[in-house]
Parts: sequence; C-alpha cells; structure tokens
Amino acid sequence: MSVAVSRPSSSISHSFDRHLPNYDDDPLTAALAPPPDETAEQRELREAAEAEARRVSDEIDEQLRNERMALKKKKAPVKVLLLGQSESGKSTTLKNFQMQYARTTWLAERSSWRAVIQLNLLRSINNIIDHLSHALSTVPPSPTNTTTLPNSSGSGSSPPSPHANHQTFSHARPSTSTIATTTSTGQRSPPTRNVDLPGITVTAGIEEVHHAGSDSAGAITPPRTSPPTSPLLLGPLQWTDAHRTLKLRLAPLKGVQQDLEARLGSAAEEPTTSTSEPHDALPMPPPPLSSVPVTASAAAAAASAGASRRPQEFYVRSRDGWKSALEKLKPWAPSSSGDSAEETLEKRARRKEEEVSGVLAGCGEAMKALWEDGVVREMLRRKKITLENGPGFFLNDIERITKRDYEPSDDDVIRARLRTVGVQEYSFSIEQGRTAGHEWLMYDVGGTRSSRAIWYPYFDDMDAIIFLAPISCFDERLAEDRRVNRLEDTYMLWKTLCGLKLLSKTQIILFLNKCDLLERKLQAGVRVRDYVPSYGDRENTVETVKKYFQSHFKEIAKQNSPEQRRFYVHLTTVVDTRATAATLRTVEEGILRDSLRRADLL
Ligand SMILES: Nc1nc2c(ncn2[C@@H]2O[C@H](COP(=O)(O)OP(=O)(O)OP(=O)(O)O)[C@@H](O)[C@H]2O)c(=O)[nH]1
Ligand SMILES: [Mg+2]
Repeated sequence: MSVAVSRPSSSISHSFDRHLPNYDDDPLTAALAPPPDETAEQRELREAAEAEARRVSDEIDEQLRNERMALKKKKAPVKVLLLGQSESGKSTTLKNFQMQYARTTWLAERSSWRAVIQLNLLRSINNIIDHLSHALSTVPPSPTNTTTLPNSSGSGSSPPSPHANHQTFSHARPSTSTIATTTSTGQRSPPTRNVDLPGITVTAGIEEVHHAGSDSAGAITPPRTSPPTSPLLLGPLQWTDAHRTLKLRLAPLKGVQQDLEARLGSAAEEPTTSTSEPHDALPMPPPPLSSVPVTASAAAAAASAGASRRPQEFYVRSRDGWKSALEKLKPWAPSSSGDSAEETLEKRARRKEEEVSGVLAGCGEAMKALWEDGVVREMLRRKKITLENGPGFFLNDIERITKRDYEPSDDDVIRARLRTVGVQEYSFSIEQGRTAGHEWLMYDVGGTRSSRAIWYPYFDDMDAIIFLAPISCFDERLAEDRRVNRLEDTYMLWKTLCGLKLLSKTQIILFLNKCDLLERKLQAGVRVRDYVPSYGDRENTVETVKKYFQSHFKEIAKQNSPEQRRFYVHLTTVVDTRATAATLRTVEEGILRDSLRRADLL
C-alpha cells in the first residue's frame, strides 16, 4: 500500500524524518499522518493538539524523573549532624541512638569500652592522689601514727607493683571517728565510718563534716550554702600516716593511666587552656560549601587549614573517631594459627590488658578507701573540687570496675568519657518500629574551639542537625579557654548556626542538655543571676531557669535565622537512657518525616 505522507511540521516529526528516511510503507506512520486533503484550519488544530500532547508527555517525563530521584532520596540514608561545644553530650547522644537502634553493634562494641572506663576511673583517682600528695607535702609525718601497707590478697589479685608490695610500716591504732560523707547525688551517708583495709587503718581524726552544698556547686562556683557548723572544719585537715600509705599503695596507678592514654591516643587527652585560642565560637570562614562533598579528604583539608593553631587537635580521621580508638582496645580474639609475629603482638596486648586489670584489682580496696575517706573528701570540698559532676565519674563504682572480670554495663558505656577527635561517622539501620528499615548516617564531631573548623564541610547535605546545649554550664568556663563562659560560648555557636544561610532549610533540633546537673546546682544554692545578669530577679527554681534558657535560645533563633524556621527543643539528660529513648523516638520520627517530605518536594 502506498500512502502519501505530508512532512510533519513538529520537531518530533523532523527527528523521525532524520532517522527513518522512508515511511511510505510504514502503516503506523501512515495512520498517524495527516489526511492529504487537510485544510489550513485543520492543520492548525492538529498542530495545537500535537503540541499539547508533547507538553503532557514532557510533564510525565519530568514527573517520572522526580519520582525516581525521590525514591533514590528515600532510599538514601537520613543524615544527621551532632553539634555543640566540647562535653555538651554529642557522643553520649550518639551512643543513645546506637543503643536504641543498633543493638547488635552496641552489644558487640560494649566490652571495648572497658579500657576507657578504667581510664576514667584512674584519672579521678590520680587526680585525688595529686591533691593528697600536695597536702601531705605540707605536713610533717607523725612519729606515732604508723600504718602497714595493705597486702594484695584482699581482692584476690596480683600485686600492683613490686616495690609497692610487701613493705611494712609500723601500725596506726585505729581511733573511732565519726565521719559524714557526701555521695555523688549530694546525700550524706550515715556518719559511722572508720576506713579499714586489710592491713591498713585510716584514721580520719575529725568528728563530723558538714558540707551540704559541697559536692554540687560546680567547678568554679563558690559554695553559697550556710557555713559549716562545726569549728573542727575550720581547722587543719588531720592527715595521718595512713594517708601516706594510701598514696604509696596507689602510686602504680599513674603508670597504668599513662599506659592506657598511650593506647587510646589523642582522644584520651582533654583540652587544656590556651589563651591564644580564637575568640569566635565557630572560627574558620566557611569554604565554598556547594562544591565540597562530605569526604574524608574535605574534612582533612579543612582540618589542616586550621592545623597551624593547635596541630595536635587535628588528628582527623573521618569515618572513625572514637570507634577506631576502641578498635585498638578491642579484646584480642584468640588466634588459631601458630606463633606468628602477629600473635606475639596479640599475646603482648592481651598480657597488657591483664596487667592493667591485675593492678586495678590489687588496688581496688585502697582506691575505695581513698575515695571514701572523710579527710580526703573534706580536702576536696575545701578545694571546691566536685568530681561527681565531671565527665567520666566512676568513683562510686570502684568495687565493680576493679574486678578482674569486669564487663561494662549499658549505663557505664553511656557515662564513659572519651573526647571525639575529628569526625566520626556512624551508620545504622532502624531495626524495629514504624520507621524500621531506614538507614541513618550520624556524624559526631569534636566540640573544642579548635576542632570546629572541620564542621563546615558537613553542613551541606544534612537532613537535620541536633545541637547540644548544656544548660548546667552557666557558671563554668571552657577547658580550652578559661576566659570564656561555657553558656556564652554555646549562645554564640547557636547564633552562628541559626544565621547560616546554608542551613536555612535544615531542621535544627535543640537539646537543652544536662538538666540533672542543672537541678543539682540549683539545689546546692548556685544562683543563675550571679552568672547571667539578664536573668534578673526571676525565681531560682529549676522550672523557671529551664523556661528562661529555652526562651532565650528561641529568641536567638528567631532573630538570626535568615528564614523563619520551626523551633524544635527538648530538655534532656542524655545520661538518662530511658528518658532519652522517648526523646529520640520523637526526634527520629520527626527527622524522617521531614526528610521524606522534602524528598517528595524534589
Ligand atoms: N550528668 C550528666 N552528664 C552528661 C550529660 N550528657 C553528657 N554527660 C557526660 O558529659 C561527658 C561529656 O559528654 P560527651 O558526650 O563525651 O561530650 P561531647 O559533646 O561528645 O564532647 P567532645 O567529644 O569533646 O566534643 C560524658 O562523660 C557524659 O557522660 C547529662 O545530661 N548529664
Ligand atoms: Mg564527643
């Protein structure tokens, strides 16, 4: 059949023309071809119909393309960045996520935290010993007060050090003294203690200790509670030879701390004050973000740009952070092969671990005696040292942690302190619940001032930011720069983040954290208005203070955001895993909903 085909006028038809030079015998082309006697009016109508068909077709193509992208986005992991100053609780929040949503990995990693927890405990003990040594150096040893060193059989463990064992000092007669101690929660224990160890008796030598506000006023807060009622408190501390013995007995712990620190690397170091630190809360100028992908090299580049300030801080290893530090400390799996060099290393490492556990087990009772000693507590109180409120506080768990077969609990891991160095990426898949199956990528960053330069490359492409603001810190100063108030620094950071145009469409969720410590401080009588003048004459109650801080953060966000954004806020105590689980469920669903909604809008 031969059909005459008039040349179609549309571009589609032209392209047909090019690729299929001869249609004469094609029935489909014949069917679609305009009638040979088409009038000008008909032709106009036909062409309009063709144009409309093309438009609809293009629209469908576009829609399909968008749906494909949205689907891809939906399948892509939800990305969340944790931000906030150092010790604000970022890693602790990440741990809560991991514990709740990636239980299998959590359980697999849990025992790796043992060394970190041991180190946390050793830091506290050695800190006390430093103060004790200083105090003892100022008093001459008593000729009558003598003590024997504890032997190592008490806890069934090996001697901590050859020179600390088997030494005998003449014995101190225990006297009956009555000591009230303060627990980590601020409660007083019954006033009944003499400190007795196998082979050692610590005589406290004071009758009563009153320190209602002693343990919770915070590191730089002068206690504002009523003065002690007992005049004995005002006198010199009654040091005895038992304290000297304790000091000697615990001397090997310094070396063990150094050993663990060496194994953990720079994450185990806490920042020290540097007055040359930059004053701005978020120091580095942002690089051209749109062109910077979230990669290890981008982070490393940004890091090295800031490295001139404090090189040791920029030990950036994107995608690992504390995870790799823990990796180093993972219990060594038994090797099935022969006596290879690797196995020798393994054996050595395992032996080291056993040595650490052995020393701790040997010193457990002496450590407990030191921490529970009334004179030592009184010394700490007078020096306004509140270890209970600090990071990695495990002094109330000495007995458990110094056991040779100690295994960290969930709670121990949550409370363990290991500074984040660089950026740690953590991925997990929600295991159950309404959002099961979704992949998440969480980024945890180091929060010290000099670490913040490496945050920028991560701002791009985040579904949400969780910003941790520790509201108990209103009376504290930054460890890395003692001139800067911690709350002030957090305000500055919050303001900067809210003001960034790049983040104007990113959901920012604010965690007003460390509410438990805030409560403790207020109960101890610390007044917010003494540190935050704008607080004025408001009541110094927990609820009023929380409300005040909340509205202040809200106001900063409102005034500085380039576009209006919803204010998401949660009052948290992220070491409280139960309460945090409920918060995280809300946060997780909210972030996911927002991420999917944005995907649909693409
Ligand atoms: N009491 C109490 N302690 C908390 C809370 N949140 C965190 N901590 C403790 O504070 C310490 C510091 O918390 P991290 O989560 O390590 O802080 P970070 O923000 O990751 O700090 P960097 O890694 O230095 O940036 C840890 O020992 C936590 O256990 C809280 O709400 N209450
Ligand atoms: Mg951290």
